[in-house]
Amino acid sequence: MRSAAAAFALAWRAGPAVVAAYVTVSVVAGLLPTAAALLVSSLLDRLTTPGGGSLTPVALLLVAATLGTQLTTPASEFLRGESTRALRVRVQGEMLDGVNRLPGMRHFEDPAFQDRLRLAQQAAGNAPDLLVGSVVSGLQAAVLLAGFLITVFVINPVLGAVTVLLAVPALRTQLAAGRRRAEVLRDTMGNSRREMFYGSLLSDTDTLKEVRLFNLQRYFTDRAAAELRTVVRAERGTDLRNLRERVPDLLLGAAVFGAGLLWAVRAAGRGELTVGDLSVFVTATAGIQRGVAQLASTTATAYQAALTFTYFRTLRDVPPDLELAERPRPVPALAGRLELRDVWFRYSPGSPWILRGVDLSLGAGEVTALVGVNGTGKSTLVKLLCRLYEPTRGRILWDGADLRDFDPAELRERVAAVFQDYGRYDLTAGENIGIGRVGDAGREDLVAEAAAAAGVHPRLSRLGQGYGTLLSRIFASAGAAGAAVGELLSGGEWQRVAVARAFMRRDADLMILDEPSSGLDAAAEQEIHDSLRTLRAEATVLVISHRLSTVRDADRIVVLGEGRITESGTHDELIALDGTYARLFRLQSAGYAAPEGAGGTPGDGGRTAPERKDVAGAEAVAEPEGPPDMKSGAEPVGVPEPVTTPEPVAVPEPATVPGRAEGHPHR
Ligand SMILES: Nc1ncnc2c1ncn2[C@@H]1O[C@H](COP(=O)(O)OP(=O)(O)OP(=O)(O)O)[C@@H](O)[C@H]1O
Repeated sequence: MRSAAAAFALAWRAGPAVVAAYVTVSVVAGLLPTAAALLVSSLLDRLTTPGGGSLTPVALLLVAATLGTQLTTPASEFLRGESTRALRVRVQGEMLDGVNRLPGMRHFEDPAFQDRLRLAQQAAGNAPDLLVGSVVSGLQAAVLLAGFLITVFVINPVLGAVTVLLAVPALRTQLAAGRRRAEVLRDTMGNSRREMFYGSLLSDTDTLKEVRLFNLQRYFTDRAAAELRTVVRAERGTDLRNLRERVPDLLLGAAVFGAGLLWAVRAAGRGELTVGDLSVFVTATAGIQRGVAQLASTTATAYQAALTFTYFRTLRDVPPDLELAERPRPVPALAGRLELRDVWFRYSPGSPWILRGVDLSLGAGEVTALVGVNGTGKSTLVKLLCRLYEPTRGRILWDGADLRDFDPAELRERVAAVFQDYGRYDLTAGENIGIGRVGDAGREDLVAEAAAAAGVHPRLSRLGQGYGTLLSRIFASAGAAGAAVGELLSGGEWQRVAVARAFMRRDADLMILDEPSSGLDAAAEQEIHDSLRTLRAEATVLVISHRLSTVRDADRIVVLGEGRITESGTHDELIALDGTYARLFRLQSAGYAAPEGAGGTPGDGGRTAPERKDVAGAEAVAEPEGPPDMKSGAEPVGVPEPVTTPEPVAVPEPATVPGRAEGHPHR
């Protein structure tokens, strides 16, 4: 009921005039059949009764009622379409606002939330329209029923009462059917999502190469089919049950209709009913049957739509995934330090700790390099710095102010980042860069400057339509000659575009480059680092890299291991310390010294051929004792393993941070 009211309120806000007209036309359409039946009855009585009165006015009224019935149907269809269109625009806006309202990432990486989101999206697509449409049709059916019931009551109160009583179980059956259909939708949402996922793998350009190479077409097709079969089985079971439960109602209704008809014919034979009464009675009892069926089915649809609509409504009730300050402080330019104090983090209660008491201080204007083997939590730490997640415990201080006291969007305005899994947008080359600072997205000079700093300007200028070229094979934009336009970049070129996007924020206080080198050759990487310093010398920079040549010149190198900072210092200091960093460094030196044709070096174990060439070729020339690739070289020779995931009980508990109600690790 609340959902129906909410859907109506939504429809009303979307287009009050249309909804009012739709309801009015539907009510009139509901009244017209009764009016027509009564007019036919009156006409018959006048015809069969001597001196029964003038026929023409009644006939004219009957013509008007018939015309009205014919006109209300298309009018009501058009108005329903209009209200649907108005609703669609409104609901889409509310849906996207509901998603954008969540400032972090936690909900979006939770599969249960994803199921809910899909249900909400599905509900947003059709539930409000279904709900409004079925409620209005229900209203029309109720008006029609009321008219016919009154008529039958007048002629035979007993039959009228029996008909009403029979309508009750029929409605109940249909309500149960609607509820079951909504439940099936909810229970099979996971299967539907997986079905779509397996299906998309067969055509997604990111996966297509491997799907073809490994002959995975049948494998994924079978999986998609299995998921769909589960959904279909559940739907069929529900529909069969609904059908079984409906049959007795239908039989009972038909029996009452037959009995009523027999009684009416006999009563007319005895002269107790006029021919007009008989005609209106037959029309009314048949109309009641139709009306009950229509009311029951619209009620079922409305109920089902109302249940799915709750998913859309509850999306707005999802609590924000970040602790939002009531009165956020303005974010000042970073003048002193960005500090992590005893930061603990895990992705969800009960899952392993990723960070276990990280203390780290990034001095304003300094370049800090963060290194560590796979899975130690480097990218996770970046997410915390961008406030995409909140530390489970501990604090991150921006010149002494807790990040939680800031508005996340305002904080992010001061941060530029290239993520490891940066986005490749099916937009133009210019937009792909410009959206780094969306307000300046149309400034061609700034876009070209950022592209030049990232070393991709010459390449983008050479594209068919320069910066206006669509970087997509999924979407095609019609060119001047009507031809589809769309070009693709190489992996390294895409990476430069991502760096250029970050460079659009040339005034950012914090620049984060998470593995900026993975797709770049060594010279390009050096170029980007030089550009970064030229572009914004005073920025605080955090670089994460497995290619240690990138970090050698950093003001400070920090090693993350086992969820904590295990070493910190300059390159020379860490070499002198002779710890993990020094070991890795020596390891790579040995790797570079390995004889050619030895089937790879300890330092290039996991690299693809072109990358191996970069490291072993270009870097080796530039830097004879070239540093190792921590990603690949570290693991085979006793370098700390990626963060293991001990049972929660084995994890030392973090100290309580006074004054903060953070999620408790036990929870
Ligand atoms: N969204 C997530 N939900 C749950 N666990 C996650 C999520 N993202 C990362 N993890 C886990 O957190 C751990 C640290 O991941 P993270 O990406 O931070 O490591 P990393 O040090 O950046 O690794 P790499 O060097 O491979 O990039 C991994 O074990 C990973 O499985």
